[in-house]
Order: sequence, then C-alpha cells, then structure tokens
Amino acid sequence: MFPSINPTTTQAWEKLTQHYAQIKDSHLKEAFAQDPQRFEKFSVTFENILLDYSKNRITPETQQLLISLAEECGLKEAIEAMFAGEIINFTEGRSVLHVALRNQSNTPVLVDGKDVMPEVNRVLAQVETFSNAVINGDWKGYTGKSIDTIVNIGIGGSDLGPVMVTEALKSYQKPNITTYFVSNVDATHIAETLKKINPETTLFMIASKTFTTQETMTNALSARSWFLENAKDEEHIKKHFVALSTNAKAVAEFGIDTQNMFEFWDWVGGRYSLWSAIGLSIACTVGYENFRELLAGAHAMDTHFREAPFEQNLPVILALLGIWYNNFFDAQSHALLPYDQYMHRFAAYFQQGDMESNGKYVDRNGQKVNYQTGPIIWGEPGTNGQHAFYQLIHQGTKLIPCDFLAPAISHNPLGDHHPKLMANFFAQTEALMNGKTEAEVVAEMQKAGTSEEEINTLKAFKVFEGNRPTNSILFKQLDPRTLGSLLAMYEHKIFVQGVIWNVYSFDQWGVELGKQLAKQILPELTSSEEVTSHDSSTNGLIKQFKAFRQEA
Ligand SMILES: O=P(O)(O)OC[C@H]1O[C@](O)(CO)[C@@H](O)[C@@H]1O
Repeated sequence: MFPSINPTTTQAWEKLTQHYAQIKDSHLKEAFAQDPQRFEKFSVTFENILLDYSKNRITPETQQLLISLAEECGLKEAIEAMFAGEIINFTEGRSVLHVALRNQSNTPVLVDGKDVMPEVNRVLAQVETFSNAVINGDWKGYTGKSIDTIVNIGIGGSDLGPVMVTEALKSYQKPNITTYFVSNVDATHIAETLKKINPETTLFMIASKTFTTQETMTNALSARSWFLENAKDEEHIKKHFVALSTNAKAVAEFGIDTQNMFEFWDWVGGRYSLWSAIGLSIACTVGYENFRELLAGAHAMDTHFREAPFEQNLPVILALLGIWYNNFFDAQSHALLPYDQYMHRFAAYFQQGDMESNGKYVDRNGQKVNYQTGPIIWGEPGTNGQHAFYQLIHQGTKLIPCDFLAPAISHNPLGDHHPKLMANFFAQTEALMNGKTEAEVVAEMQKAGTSEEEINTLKAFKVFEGNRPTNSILFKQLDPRTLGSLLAMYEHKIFVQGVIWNVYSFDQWGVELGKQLAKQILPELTSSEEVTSHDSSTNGLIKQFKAFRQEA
C-alpha cells in the first residue's frame, strides 16, 4: 500500500503556500504578454486530444511544485498499487481494477494471485454475442419478433455511464434499436417509459452491481409485472429480462435465468462500471465494435497515465490544477462545459464520478481532514450554459475553474453551426482570461457615441476582471475511441486527487445513512398511527404528507 500522507505536512505544500502568496494577484493577461511561448509550454497532446492548460494561473514554478507535491504524496506508488490489483479500496476490502476491463493488451492482472483477464474476456465475448444477436434481429421476443427496444433499469453508476455514453455516441446508434433508461424510483420514470414501448419487442436490462438497490428493484418489479400482464407466462421472462450484476444469487431469486446474467466483479466500482457488463446497453445501442473502440481509447489513456512523466501526463496535469484552485485559491466548484450537444450528460456523469469518490472529510487514517477535498462538479453544454450561468463565472465573486471540451469536426456539419459553436468556445475562454479593463470599456462606449454621463454611470458594470482559469480540451471528433480516452482521463484525474487528498476514493459510505433512514420511514408512511419518533420537522412533514393523501 502506498503511504498515507497529510498533504499539508509536505514540503511542497509549504512552498506552494508561499508561492501562492507571491503570484495570487498576477494576471494571466500579463503572463501571456510576457511569454509568447506560453501555449507551447502549457499544452500537451495525446492522440487526437489537445489539452491546452495555458490559461491557468500558473507559472513553470507552480507546475514543478505541484509535481513535487504529487511525488511527496506517493502518487507513483499509488498508480502502481492500483494497476497491480492491491486492495486500495481499503474500507470495502477490494482491489480497484476498472483498468482491467479495458486491458486490451491482455497482460495478466492479478487479484489475490489470480489473473482476472480470462473472466473479463469471457464476459466481453458474451456481450459481443448477445449484442450482435439483438442488433441483427436474431434474439427474438416471446411472439417471435426481433427486439427493437432496450430499457436499462439501474441507478447511479448502473445508469449514468450508459446514459452518458449512448447519448455521446448517438451518431453511432443502430437504426433498429431504441434505448431508454429508467433510474428514479419515482413511478413517473417507469410509467412514462412503459407508455412508449411494446412488450413483444422490448428487452429489459436490470443493471445493479448489488442487485439490492431499492430504486432498481422497485422499477424492475414494476417492469416485470407490466410485462407479465401482457405476456401472461413467466416462461417468457427469459427472452425479455437480462441482469447485469455481481450478485448471481439475488438475480436468480428475482426470477432471471442466470444464463441471462452478465457478470462483473466486486473490484469494479459502480461509478467506474460502464466498461463492464454494465455497458451491455451501450454495446446493444451502438454495436459491439464501437463498445470495443471505447474500451481501446480508455486503455490507451490508462497506458499513458501509467507511463507518461507527470509533466506530460494529462490526468495528472488536470488533477494538480484542480488541487491548486481547490486548496490554494479556495475554489469551491469545478465546471465541465462540453461544446458538443452529444455530451450533454457528461457533467452529470462526472458529478457522481468525482463527488462520490472524493467528497470525503475523513482521511485514510480515519482522521478528519484539515484541508478541502473534492469540489462540487457541475456544468451544461455550451452554448446553453452561456445564456444561463456564465454571468456568474465572468463577474461573480466566486472563482470557478472550467474545463471547455469540444470536437473540431462535428457529426452534423450543417451550415455554419459548428464554426459558430467553436467561435463561442474560443471567445469564452479568451474573455474569461483577458477580461475587459475600464479603459477598454470607456473607449468602446465613446466610440459608440455614449454620453460622458452615461459612461460614468455604467462603466463599472461593464468591466470584466478576467483572470478566470480554464482548460481547453480540443479533440478531432467525438468518436468512441476519443470518448473512451476522455472518460479515462477524468477517472484518473479523480484518482490522483484522491491520492493527494489522502482519502479513500473508491468507497461511498456517505450514501448509506439516507438509505437506512428511508427504510425506517417507509412503513411509517402507510401506518395509521401518528409518527412521533423523529425530530419535530420530520414528524411534522410525515403528518402533513399523510393528511394531504387522506384528503385526496
Ligand atoms: O449498481 P447498484 O448496486 O444498484 O448501485 C447503484 C449505485 O448506488 C451507489 O452505491 C450509491 O449511490 C452507487 O455507488 C452505485 O453506483
């Protein structure tokens, strides 16, 4: 196991603190003016992906100090520990090997001394055969018709990844397959989906690592009842329900033939599982060949992450910049802003990926941290975000580091849409960096013939301080390989930050308390007795809830 180090006790942290005091007031605009090579210095390419991080409030010294911090915190050892299958998910006693799921080199990956690759390849072959049969129309429903609809029922990591990828790769979607995702326990989600589909041609994928998650089991049972109302015979279930899970016993108890189970393992974290059997909906929607390409892109990034020196290592660079803002500039959040409509669920996906991984106040020694850990992740696709929340990013009181992501080539080369979209991308990052001085505002207003009085009244509102940091991640096209690389890049960024913040990034105890209490409250909502066991707020809410329902 790699060492457990409080990052604030390192020499690098102390030096970074001093360095921050020296450079915190310097302006990016001046940094660019002083160094014509700044872009070359602070940009790096990986295959068809360019990461330009020059519009960050850093100097070469900042970068060196951040790398020293990573080294002092044992990042190299941590990376090796993950790839070697060590039990780095300590509180759950598990290895963390999503990298094995996309290990196209097929070199052995050991868990407890056993190579997991034969099992990984067995399930991949199962995914290939099954997805081909669905797409080719060979997998028939109970009336002999081919499948044309997939409904993935899962939540969290068993939903967000497949949703995000199938949306991102919509231009690769097979024309004969329509895919829906049901996650929320709110009946509306499943009810509205069931209205649109035909039981004879629908395949339900029950996606749950544990196969015990309340939302998923509730939705799965409702789907099963609806199906049986139509199909009548339980024998037909095996043609229309498959399970993606680690829990064969619970799958069998639910009534799904374990022949129709696509297995994965406890060393795959839920939020890192789209590469596993959880990706079956992806393979059935865009085809196995594209799913493989996604895995290949991720594998290429895994190799880069493991081998590239830190100063050229995309995930490491992104992670260190995040730490710089989070821990030295006191930034609270980080925005992911894809300028690609297909990536509209990208930020939502990494909200779970990042916040469930690093949203922790207890370090790896079980002590409360005395520094900030994971940021709030949020974002929307450009240009929609521009007309919603960019005001605050430009002129608000909070520093919000942003990642702008975009393809150079659109899948929809319609008119001048893409140049317009990209002009906005480049303009925004430039505006956030440069800002606009009062002198510029005044000169502009004078040129427009504005009166001196009006200039004096309005100029303060029109000034932009600038100096807002951004990363630009420009790639050739949003194809499966590139998407795979981008996803793995962010996954590893999260890993690096978790190592430096010294938290366990692969457990999620913080979601348990709410689940536990909901179980206690559920029977109280239907009992006729007055509920008095909670605080006055919770008791009052439950009482009013019941009263409203009685009136109805
Ligand atoms: O796949 P499962 O076991 O249904 O879990 C779903 C999700 O629930 C969580 O455990 C908690 O939200 C996530 O980590 C996970 O992705």
